[in-house]
Order: sequence, then C-alpha cells, then structure tokens
Amino acid sequence: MLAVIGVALIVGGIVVYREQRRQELEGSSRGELTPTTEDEPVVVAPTVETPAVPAPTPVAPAEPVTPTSPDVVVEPEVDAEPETPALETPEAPVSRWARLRRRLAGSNNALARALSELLSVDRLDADVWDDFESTLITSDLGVGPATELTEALRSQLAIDGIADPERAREILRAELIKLVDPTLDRSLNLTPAVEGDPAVVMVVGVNGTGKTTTVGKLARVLVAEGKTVVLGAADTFRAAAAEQLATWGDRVGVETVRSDVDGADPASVAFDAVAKGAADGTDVVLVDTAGRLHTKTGLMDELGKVKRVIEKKAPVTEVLLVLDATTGQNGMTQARIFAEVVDVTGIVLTKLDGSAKGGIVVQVQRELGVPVKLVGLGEGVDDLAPFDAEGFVAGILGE
Ligand SMILES: Nc1nc2c(ncn2[C@@H]2O[C@H](COP(=O)(O)OP(=O)(O)OP(=O)(O)O)[C@@H](O)[C@H]2O)c(=O)[nH]1
Repeated sequence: MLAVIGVALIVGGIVVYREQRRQELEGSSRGELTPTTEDEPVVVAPTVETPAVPAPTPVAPAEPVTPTSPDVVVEPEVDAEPETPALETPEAPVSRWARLRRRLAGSNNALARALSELLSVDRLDADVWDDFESTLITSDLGVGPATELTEALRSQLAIDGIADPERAREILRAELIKLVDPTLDRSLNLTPAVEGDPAVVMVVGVNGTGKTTTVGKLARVLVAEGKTVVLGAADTFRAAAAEQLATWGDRVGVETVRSDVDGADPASVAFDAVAKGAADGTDVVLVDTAGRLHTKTGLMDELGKVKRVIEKKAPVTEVLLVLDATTGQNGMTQARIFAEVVDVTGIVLTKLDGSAKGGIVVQVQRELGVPVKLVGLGEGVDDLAPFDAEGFVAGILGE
C-alpha cells in the first residue's frame, strides 16, 4: 500500500513540473518579459513588429529553396522600425585641398601638358615658344594671360635656361601663381551688415552647372566651420530642385525653406528663408536661384527682384556665380551675362576635376574682376573646397 502511495506521489510531481515548465516556455517565446522591479527595467532587444501580412507558408528547412518552385513563399525580410538617420559630420575645409589637388593633375590638363612639354625640350627656340603659347590658349587661359605667361617665362628662361629643370620648374610655379593671383581676398563675406541679421549668400548660375549641388556642399562647408545655416529653395522652376536641396540639408541638420506650390514666386521663397534665418538667429542663409537664360531682361528681372525682396529683410552679403569649368568659352559667355545683371562677388568653378582646361580660373577672374572663391572637384558630398592659388598651381604641376 505504501509503495502504491509513493508511486502516485512521484507521478503527480512529474505531471505538475511538466505543466509549469510548459507554461514558462510559452511565455518566453512570446517575448513577454516583465521588469522584476519598477526601477530595474529589463532591456529587451527591439521586437520586430510583423505587419498584418497573411501568414507565409512555412518552408521546410531541409528542402532547398529554388526560385523556380512556385509553392515556396519566401518570408519577406521585415525592416526594423525606421530610425532617424544620424547626422553626417562634413569634412573640414582645410583638409580638402590636399585630398582634391590630385584630381587636377589627373585631368589631363592642357595647362599642365604645355608646362611639362616646355620642360622636356632640349632647346628653347621660337617654334617652342609659339607652340607653348598656342597650347596655353587652348587651356582657356585667355589670350592676354597666355601671352603674358609666355613672355615672362621666355625672358627668365632666356637668362637661366632649362639646363636646371628644378630651377625652371620654380620659375614656372612662381609665374603661374602670380597669374592666378594669391593676393585676392577669396573669403566669403559672411559678415552681416546689421548685427543680429544673418549673412545672405545668393547662388546664381545657369541650370546644370552644379548650382543646387554647390549650395548643398557649401552648407556642409559652413556646418563644418560651426556655423548655423538655413537653405532657401528659390529655384522654383524645377520642382525636383527643392527636394534635392532639402536632402542635402537634412544630412547635416540644416533646414530648407521651400514652397509647396510648383512654380511659386522665387522672391517670396527667398524672403521666407531669410525671414526664418533672422527669426532663428541663424548665421548664414544660402539661397539657391533659378538661372534660365531665356532673355537677359527676364533673368535680370527675376534675379533683381529676388535680391530686392530679400533685402527688405537683410542685405545680401555675397553673390556667388556658379560656372561649369568643362564648358570653357560657353561658360565665359554665361559669366559675362550674369555679371551684367547682378553684382557677382565670387565665382564657384565646378567640375574642375573633369576639365582639361583649368586656365579658365585665370580668364574668368581677369574678365570679371571677381575672385574664384570655391572649386568643385568631384561628385562626392565634400568635393567642394575653398580655392587657394598655391594649391591650384601645385595641382596643375602634379606636385
Ligand atoms: N564631376 C563633378 N560633377 C559635379 C560637380 N558639381 C556638380 N556636379 C554634378 O553636376 C550635375 C548637375 O548638378 P546640379 O546641382 O543638379 O545642377 P544645377 O545647376 O543645380 O541644376 P538645376 O538643379 O537644374 O538648377 C550633378 O550630377 C552633380 O553631381 C563637380 O565639381 N564635379
């Protein structure tokens, strides 16, 4: 009898234990973890919420899944809850030249070619100098600067010769730097006329030159310098331009003022952007504008109006003209027209990485009397650098 009672107790114990264990396992598989105490939260790895999708047919693990099997429903990968993208830290402007300089050397520059050919000849006769001058002209240096450089080198190398290539190179470098003019003030004017106002930079240029990209890249340069920025999408002609600009801004935590209406008045968007900048105590407002060249009067009217309307709020401190270096003489024609309709205070030369004609730096500065302040040397987000005469010449000479 005792033995029967003993066996009954053991069997009963086993049944109770199994039931408890089963409940425990069920609970944990549903991820139902509860904090043990209120101030000691249990950290649970974020559970992926499966949206109300019809339950997929389970796939037998042993059977290889082939794309041709019509019965197989592959469980879609469920993305984790979208996270706010982390803000990017743009590269500091000072370190950019060192990285981008090599791209100038790699662009089969006509200027660089002319210089290295000059250094490789045995004798500097009249034919060599004529060829040299012609190649300089094809590099978009402009006739005046090409003749000047040829004459300067001719007189100096006539004395020293090129027997010492190092010395000849020194002379070349010095003359080129003189031509590019290291004395020009290339800093952006970001000092507001009235204290407390934001500095206002208007960016103008023909569409396709890289204007919107430049505004986005410039915002990164300013953010890297610790400045606060607001973007104004006043290029309301192309609807996607505002979207493109806002994407640039979002990546570095910069707000973009834009219109919800396609083809809205650019002057009003520009005004709103500057008003927002002023209200928020922002350092710089960058205004992207449209640059359709229907007629000069149309362009003048539009840009003139944008500037006038902005200045009801705060004076424009800098007008940057964006030029595509690969368009050569065409770019020069655009530059002349823009310089007639607005007071350009600085040039941004884009796509210098793809241009065989770096000489345009010199020509555009000479003709417009305005310094090249920034250069675009690639499609990367930080491929815009403050221009520097010595760095540019070193790049051209492949140093
Ligand atoms: N290689 C190279 N490409 C560049 C550079 N700057 C801009 N681009 C490219 O040029 C193309 C045109 O740039 P956008 O900024 O859209 O030109 P946009 O002038 O603003 O044109 P709209 O938006 O129509 O006004 C893009 O593919 C850019 O990536 C540069 O310095 N080097």
